[in-house]
Amino acid sequence: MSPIVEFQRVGKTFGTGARAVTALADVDLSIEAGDVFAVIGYSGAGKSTLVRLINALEPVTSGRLLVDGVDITGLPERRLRELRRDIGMIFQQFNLLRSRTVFGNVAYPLKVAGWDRASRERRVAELLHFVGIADKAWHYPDQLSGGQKQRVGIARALATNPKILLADESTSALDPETTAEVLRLLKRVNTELGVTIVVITHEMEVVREIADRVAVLDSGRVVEQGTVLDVFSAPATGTTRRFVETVLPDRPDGEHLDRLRARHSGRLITAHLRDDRRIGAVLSDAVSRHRVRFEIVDGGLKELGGVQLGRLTLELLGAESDVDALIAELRRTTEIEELTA
Ligand SMILES: Nc1ncnc2c1ncn2[C@@H]1O[C@H](COP(=O)(O)OP(=O)(O)OP(=O)(O)O)[C@@H](O)[C@H]1O
Repeated sequence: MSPIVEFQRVGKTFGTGARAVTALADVDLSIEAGDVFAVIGYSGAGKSTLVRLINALEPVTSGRLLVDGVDITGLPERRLRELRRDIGMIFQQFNLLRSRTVFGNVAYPLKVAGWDRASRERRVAELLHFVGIADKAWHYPDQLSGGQKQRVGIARALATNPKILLADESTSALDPETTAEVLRLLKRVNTELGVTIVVITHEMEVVREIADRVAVLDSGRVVEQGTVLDVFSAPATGTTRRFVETVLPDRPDGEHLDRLRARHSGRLITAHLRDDRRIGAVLSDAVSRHRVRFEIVDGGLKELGGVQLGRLTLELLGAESDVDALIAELRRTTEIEELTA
């Protein structure tokens, strides 16, 4: 497999002198053809700048950027226009033309690319069928729900058969159920049409649902990249850890902890699980040897890139010294926190 997008020590600075803002610094990033690649980071981390470089809406300041094997740094505008034909883009606010119907919106890029009327009609019908809104062809954007608008955005982005689809916060304006539907559609775009997708997001759920690989951006730098499994099962930076935290059940505290205490008289511990493959066996084995009983009182597991991550809060019941010994044993394999009042 060869990378379809490759950043080599790319830097991007806006403005000059004292006003200069470094949006990206020393970015090395490799996106393989056929992947769903997520770029995750907090607001201002440089995510939008990164996608705008890929479709050459902004020039890089330093380094090299290869798209489909071509170094695009310094290419003339005419070549960049050709390149952009191979790259579709969808947006958080959909960016549809309000004065045109669904059909008109999807047909627009085909018109610009010089397709004749009959070919346009065939292609639009095919695309609307693929995204599941064939019955809305003659509606205007204002008559559609957010999810339907994004389907139109996806159909339009795919019109000219791009190799790459850039999705910049494409589900951030949608409710969770609609988000899930749009993500399922994007996954089909990837698997059925073979389009490489670059997803820019600040939402872990998006990464969890569709991404194969992920890069974590922090203040313009890529602080981690790799498979979703590798990056999220053993986060190496605080930024990545904070993202992982957002999909895990909270550790009980405050009133939540008070309520648990009122119901459970034993000692409470929270096990922070990085991979649950062993925890069940470790617990039952340890418990039987230490004459301690346990009850799961809170928490849960989430699948992330194929591993189970989560937090389980347990009530341990037994003699003080037995519970101490059990906790010490669990700590050898698992991060254990005792919840004290
Ligand atoms: N055209 C511009 N001119 C000046 N500064 C810019 C420009 N575009 C982006 N920046 C700056 O570059 C940095 C990265 O911005 P960018 O929009 O890429 O971040 P982001 O991660 O996409 O954030 P958000 O999630 O809020 O959109 C920010 O400090 C931003 O203010």
